[in-house]
Amino acid sequence: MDPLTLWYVVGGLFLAALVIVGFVAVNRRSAVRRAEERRQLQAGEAAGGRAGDDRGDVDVLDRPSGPASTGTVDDTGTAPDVVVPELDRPEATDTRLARLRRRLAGSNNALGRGLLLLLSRDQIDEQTWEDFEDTLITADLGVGPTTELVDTLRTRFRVEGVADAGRAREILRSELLALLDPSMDRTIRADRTDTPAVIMVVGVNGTGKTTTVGKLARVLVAEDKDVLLGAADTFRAAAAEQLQTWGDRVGVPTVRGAEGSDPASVAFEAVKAGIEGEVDVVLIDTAGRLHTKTGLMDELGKVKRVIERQAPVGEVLLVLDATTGQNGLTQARIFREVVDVTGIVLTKLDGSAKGGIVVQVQRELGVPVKLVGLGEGVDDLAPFDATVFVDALLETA
Ligand SMILES: Nc1nc2c(ncn2[C@@H]2O[C@H](COP(=O)(O)OP(=O)(O)OP(=O)(O)O)[C@@H](O)[C@H]2O)c(=O)[nH]1
Repeated sequence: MDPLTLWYVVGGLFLAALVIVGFVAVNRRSAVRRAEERRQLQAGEAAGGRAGDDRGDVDVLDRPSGPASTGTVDDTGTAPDVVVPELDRPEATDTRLARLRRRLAGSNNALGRGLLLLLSRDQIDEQTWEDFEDTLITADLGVGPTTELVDTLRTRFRVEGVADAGRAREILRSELLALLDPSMDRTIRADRTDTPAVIMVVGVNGTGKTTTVGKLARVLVAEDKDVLLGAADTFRAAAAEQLQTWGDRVGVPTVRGAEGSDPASVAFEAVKAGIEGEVDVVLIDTAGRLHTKTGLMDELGKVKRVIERQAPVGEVLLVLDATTGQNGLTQARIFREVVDVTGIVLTKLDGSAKGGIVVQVQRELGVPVKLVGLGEGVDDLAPFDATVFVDALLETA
């Protein structure tokens, strides 16, 4: 090789070595920087989680407590394994509603069967009307609304000379809709004003309050709202834990108190944290209580009064288990007296043949059913829509 070529080769190799060394150095620096950023973020989260330490027995968790991370930067500059909590993405409103509509239609409930009975007969005789009445009562429509519906239908069928199933279906649809009163305002008051919107969730034991708060938080997060949870169920040991888990999954903080602590104080702290954090909505879960226990009902009134020292409670949602039928109605009357219920959440409608309770509750209390629980899945909560409900029943029929 002549000396000139040799110089070219050596020079080329030297340049290539320079490029490789530069590339490695830049990569190494950015790995260190990324690891440092992650370390600072984790330190911030840990500090946030301790923010409530000086608030007596109330713990304010500014950040969800996802899996702990142990990452530090090692001396090679390599980023350590960092476990970053992965947040759920709540189901979008339109797909959730379409899915739940199908579930409502698919549930083989007694009301649907009753309608089928009426629509499938060529000749509607006395026995048909009696069977129809029985199925409506079994579906918890209540004696009053059942008699009213049957009387109206009988008259209209006779006067209008209904001869085909299609027309019968139309009349049924309009009368069922009238029973459900589609004009009722069913919006959930979740819009922030000067203070966060405050929603309290109440009801007897095991109706699905905590689950509903968790599901509702997901609905609100899907609507881009900033949400904070208050675990004012200090009676059941696992309730606060359960609620916090719901919150953690969608990055929503939870304010909780020690077991057995004053629920009003936890609710107060939650709303205070919501005001300070300028969130949109504070959702307060309360302990299940029998409507017959006066002391516990008084306590619920106190929780609401204490919250209202800081912000109005715009919504009090009473959770009723659809499978408990008439008993739900008795509960509803008493809860309404104590806390001025603004909306009903009817849970477990998926496994229930008692959809008729919707009519009774609304009629007796003048309070709209606003939400329905249609399963144990995390996104199985839907706004109640009278038209969708009736169409789902008629689809089964
Ligand atoms: N199938 C079905 N199950 C539900 C629904 N909503 C709640 N549940 C179930 O009902 C059970 C009780 O729910 P919780 O949310 O713990 O009830 P709670 O009212 O908070 O209970 P307490 O705090 O003891 O009063 C749980 O197993 C829930 O999964 C629903 O819409 N459908």
